[in-house]
Amino acid sequence: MSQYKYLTGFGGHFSSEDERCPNSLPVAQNSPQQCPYGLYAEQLSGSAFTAPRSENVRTWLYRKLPSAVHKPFQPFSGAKYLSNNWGEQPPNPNQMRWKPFDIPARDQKSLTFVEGLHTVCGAGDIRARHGLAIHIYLCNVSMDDSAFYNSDGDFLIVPQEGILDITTELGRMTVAPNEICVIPQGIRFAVRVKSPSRGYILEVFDGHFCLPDLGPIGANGLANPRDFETPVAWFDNTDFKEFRVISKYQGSLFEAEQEHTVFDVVAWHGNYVPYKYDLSKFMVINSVSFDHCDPSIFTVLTCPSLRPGTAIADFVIFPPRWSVQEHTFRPPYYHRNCMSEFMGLILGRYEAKEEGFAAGGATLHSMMTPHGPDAKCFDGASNAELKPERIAEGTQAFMFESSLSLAVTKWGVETCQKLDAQYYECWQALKNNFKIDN
Ligand SMILES: O=C(O)Cc1cc(O)ccc1O
Ligand SMILES: [Fe+2]
Repeated sequence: MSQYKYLTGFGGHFSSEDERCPNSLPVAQNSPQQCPYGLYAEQLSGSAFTAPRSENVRTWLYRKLPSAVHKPFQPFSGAKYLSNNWGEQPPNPNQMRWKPFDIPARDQKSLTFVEGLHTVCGAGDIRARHGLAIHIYLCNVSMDDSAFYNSDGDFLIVPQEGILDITTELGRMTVAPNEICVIPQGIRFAVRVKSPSRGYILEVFDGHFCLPDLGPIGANGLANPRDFETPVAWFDNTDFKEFRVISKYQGSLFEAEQEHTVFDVVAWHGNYVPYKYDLSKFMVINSVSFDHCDPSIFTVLTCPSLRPGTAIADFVIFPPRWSVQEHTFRPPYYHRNCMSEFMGLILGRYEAKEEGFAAGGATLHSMMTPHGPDAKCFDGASNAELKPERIAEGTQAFMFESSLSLAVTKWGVETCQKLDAQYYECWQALKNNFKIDN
């Protein structure tokens, strides 16, 4: 896989030209009467035209043909387990844990990234542009001669197995396990894979992801803006007789034929862009005195709601770090939360669960569903010598935390056959240690 070039920064206004076409970007205006190289100008808006400047995002694309040149969309039935029907199953407040989701063998069932989208849970209403969905992707073949775009929201993609080679309208990027990428609403992309691949997707309908405010932390720390990478302009110069555009629109998939690739953008400028981020670059802040900090200290990206400080969804990681707190039970505390907590594991093991939560699997602790360390973890951490210790070495767990109450799909409960009915047992061995002198 070749090394692609990137522009660095978060939320900036970028300009990029494919190096084969110098001066392809119009100078000092967006819509010249004739664009350089005979290109068409097309604006891609990611916010209302009238959104405040701080939230206003759009990109100007200079391409061989406008996106409007395609045959009519028809229903596409390739992704059987993509869902936005939150009423498929009765509500279930239990702690849930899934064993690693199986990636089908290529000679048994070939699946592209789009065909391999399996929805686990979600909430809200796509048409009202409020809510989210959590999908698992399982794929083993590349999307050749086709591209996908999501009309419904942004995708935050978390690869767990296999490297994704993603071509977007704005250029190309590779995203490996322990890296993530965001493809905002409407941006067309195709995913190529060399090996069986699996990962998690957080889809948000409300708005775009942004960096969390840092408050008293100051001007630096957590995910630093300079570590985000956006592709440089690249166009595919192949002549296509048949190219397929797949659209997710109001939760359903559609396909349209056209005789040209969507990856024909020669130059672009703007602030509505896909980007990737290497999770090992996260600057970790934590307690250096006592007590366990809330996991919001590990927020990489957030999709805010209109309620201050309350996210549609936060993307939180649990990276390798030093643990130094004194006279403290160091693992996560027992808790009940008014938010929903969906967790996945990219690498290694998670500190609060010694067993059972495996890489490529997941857990869901729904609103007010009690959870915390398993019995083994409690005993170990209650009696451990509290010396400075590296924790989570070689590990990366993450959480999608949402203020919405999530419903699990039929695929998540039944079809995937990975729901672990024994999960509740991990707390059953916890003893009542209460002592009172009477
Ligand atoms: O439940 C979990 O494992 C996630 C989590 C971690 C933590 O350190 C504190 C609270 C929390 O919900
Ligand atoms: Fe939790």
